[in-house]
Amino acid sequence: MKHNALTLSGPRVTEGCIRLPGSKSISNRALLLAALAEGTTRIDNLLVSDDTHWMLSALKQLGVSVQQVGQQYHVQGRAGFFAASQLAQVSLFLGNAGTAMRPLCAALAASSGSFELTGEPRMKERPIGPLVDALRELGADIRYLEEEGFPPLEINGSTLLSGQVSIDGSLSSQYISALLMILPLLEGQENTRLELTGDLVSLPYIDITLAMMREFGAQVEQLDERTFLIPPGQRYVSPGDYLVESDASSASYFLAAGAIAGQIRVEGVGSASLQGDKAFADVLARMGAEVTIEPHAIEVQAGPLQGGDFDLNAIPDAAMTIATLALFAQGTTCIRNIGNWRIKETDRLHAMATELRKVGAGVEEGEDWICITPPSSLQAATSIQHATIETYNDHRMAMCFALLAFDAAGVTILDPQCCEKTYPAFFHDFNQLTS
Ligand SMILES: O=C(O)C1=C[C@@H](OP(=O)(O)O)[C@@H](O)[C@H](O)C1
Ligand SMILES: C=C(OP(=O)(O)O)C(=O)O
Repeated sequence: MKHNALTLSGPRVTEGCIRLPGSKSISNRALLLAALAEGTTRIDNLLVSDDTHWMLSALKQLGVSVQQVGQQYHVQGRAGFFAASQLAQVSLFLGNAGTAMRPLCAALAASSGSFELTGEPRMKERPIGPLVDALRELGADIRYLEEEGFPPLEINGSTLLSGQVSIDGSLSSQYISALLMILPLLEGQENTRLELTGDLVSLPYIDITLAMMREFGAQVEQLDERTFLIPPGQRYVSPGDYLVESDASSASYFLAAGAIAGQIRVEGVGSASLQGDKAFADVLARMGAEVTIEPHAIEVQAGPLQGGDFDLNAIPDAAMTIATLALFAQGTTCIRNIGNWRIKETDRLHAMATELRKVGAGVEEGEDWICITPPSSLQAATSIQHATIETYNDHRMAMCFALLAFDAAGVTILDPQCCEKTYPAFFHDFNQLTS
């Protein structure tokens, strides 16, 4: 456990404009699709962070040529799945990047060669069984090396054939995205018919996947929310230049800052964005902030904030920012339908409840919900207390607790560099925009 700490003094105000780094979700999808595609893709605004580092280094180990040319990353596509030497196993370390582990598991199951996929200790506690089960339905040879249902995995790549396949989407949408991305490249005579089972979660991320598959030239038909039809024998084709949108989850910290204490404009994400987390701005508006949404920018101005009751299943990452924003709203804020917070970087429901209590908030926590009441709404004239916040190696815990800099108490954040998972310059940018 690292013990560096960063103290943010308060109270602060914020004013300004920021163009955020690239979306993690789009960056890792763009890298993989570019690697599988015919032709060279020149990617602009690729996120440079731990999660994209693990995808990039894995692709390079798999023989993909990626060159940095100025601000762009040039990925030379393979026009199909990967082909590793049959002589030696390729061992890939993927940190704690769900968006590297799940898609690479699927792509390598259909490639040739033998692979081991592993990661940080927490990655070994994050389930992958539903994806492995679906890939096995298609004929994949995948073995659990430690605990059944979890990484590390041994994958012996083989030709997977198109056909009928179903997948449980009740724990993570990433399994579905991972599977979808390989289906157009399968060989076979019949269309693949993919059925989603279970109570689906994080649905907007599946829309990102579908949109990007189409941007790379694939044909995929969605018959209804749970059924997809994908013709086999397709190729991804590089779109040439690919611009990664700014990260809408990263935007949530700055938009929330504007809602509490000033005025903020974020550029590179807006109503035209592929990312479901743009809907965070709608939650701010419902809580009382003044929000203007343009196709490629969002502006927020502070207003008196009111708590509320929100189902945030569609935006699980940005939902964490609502939990700390609740400290600045009148009354109680409940966030519901977020059960899969428990299987992300840490058990986020438990971590959030524990740390919010340290500043004096009233917190109730259920299996898939959390309700937060700020100290002043619990008892008049009671204020937020300064606390030292444990971040549990979870970048979003570090970033969303930065909002306490808008209270006179300020905050001390342990291990702030865990934000490198998706936003290495976060505290630098936060300090630039606040005073
Ligand atoms: O597909 C993606 O890029 C992601 C999907 C979401 O995960 P779940 O589907 O597991 O909720 C999200 O939390 C994660 O940060 C990125
Ligand atoms: C859940 C997250 O990451 P991952 O892609 O590793 O699932 C996240 O970034 O909040």
